[in-house]
Amino acid sequence: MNAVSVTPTGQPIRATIALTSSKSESNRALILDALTGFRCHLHNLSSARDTQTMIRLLRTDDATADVLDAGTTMRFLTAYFALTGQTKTMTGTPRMCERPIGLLVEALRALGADIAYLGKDGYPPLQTRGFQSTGLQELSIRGDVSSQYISALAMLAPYLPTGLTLNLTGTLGSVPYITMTLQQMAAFGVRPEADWGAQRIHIPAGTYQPTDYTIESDWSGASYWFSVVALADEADIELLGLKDESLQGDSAIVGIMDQLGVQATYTGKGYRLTKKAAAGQLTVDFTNCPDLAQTVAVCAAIKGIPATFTGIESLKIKETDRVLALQTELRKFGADLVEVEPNHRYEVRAANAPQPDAAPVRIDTYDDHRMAMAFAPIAARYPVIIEEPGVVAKSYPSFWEDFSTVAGVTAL
Ligand SMILES: O=C(O)C1=C[C@@H](OP(=O)(O)O)[C@@H](O)[C@H](O)C1
Ligand SMILES: C=C(OP(=O)(O)O)C(=O)O
Repeated sequence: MNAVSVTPTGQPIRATIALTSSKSESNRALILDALTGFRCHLHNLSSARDTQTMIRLLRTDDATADVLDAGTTMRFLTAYFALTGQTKTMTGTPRMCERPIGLLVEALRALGADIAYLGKDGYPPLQTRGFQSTGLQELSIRGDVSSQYISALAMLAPYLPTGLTLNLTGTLGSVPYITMTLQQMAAFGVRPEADWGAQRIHIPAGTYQPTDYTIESDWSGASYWFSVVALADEADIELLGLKDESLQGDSAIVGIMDQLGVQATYTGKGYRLTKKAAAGQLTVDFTNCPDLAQTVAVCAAIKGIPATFTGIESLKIKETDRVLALQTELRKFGADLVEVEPNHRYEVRAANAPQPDAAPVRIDTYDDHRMAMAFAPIAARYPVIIEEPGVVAKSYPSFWEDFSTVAGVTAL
């Protein structure tokens, strides 16, 4: 499928969506399970390609692990293979080979891992070639590039001879993903101690216990449904499988979308989304929920609500340069994401209303699932065409099937 046309149905939107589960929680649970010798019972693992890839790569003896475009799979498996002394070539898509991994490799080498870069230093592809502990007990690592390096080290740390103390430097980003890691480790029987004021995490030596563990629905995937409700004239959507107390930082979408006109009510089975009055403007710091930025940027621009964003620096090293991709695609609507303070503060400028006889805007997706899913909710108001819609498989393979319950979805 090269593109899909998504169009409003002209009817009030009513839907019940069974979301897939979180690929972040799934990929952590899979590493923890692997460290028990695959003795856990994991329930509701994500259908996301990133998770299915992790499952496959943990189970195969192949010498090469191709993670495709999955960041957590690359970072978590590199630490896993390196510190369990396995020889593996780690590679991925051309974009994955542009996403930095040097800070993690440096830390793993300091602990005793033998790792060779096979291309450019600091980036995949690389090869893990064995492990001999250096006995290092404490390590400093920057916390302002990707939290995935810290999660990867933390999950493996109990298996080091004396555990590990991590000193995190710089302004921390994506912290809820680190606390998710620590909470899941605790659920599997190893209790890390975090002192967030001192930016220090101590992980004792220990072993994970065979555990029965159920993964929650995905809040990042939920965000697109909030945007549908914010943009629709009339909508009532129930999202199944979300918890009121989540491990996922992207549950912050509830508070953000409250200002964009979405009332979210916990039902015991998930969340019911209905419409309420929106605020006149919006200010959001995405440092702890970077994956929500595209959803919120598109929604605010199309609703014509001026917004100020901070904390989106890490978007430049994700599936694509998401800042640039957003700017390019928002401009097609007369909207923009303007950098008003270099690399720090951005303003979302509102879209123009489309001319009645204008052809639908074509959205390029840049091999980025979140570009496709962030722009699709515009179809609650007017038609758009999404190029390469298959990109959604990375985190939410049934997205278009689910979306066809709220909009017309036609393959072009
Ligand atoms: O640990 C995780 O599961 C993730 C951490 C975040 O990445 P960064 O820590 O690189 O911001 C997030 O963007 C990504 O989708 C998933
Ligand atoms: C950034 C993302 O994933 P990853 O870094 O795991 O590839 C994402 O899912 O938006």
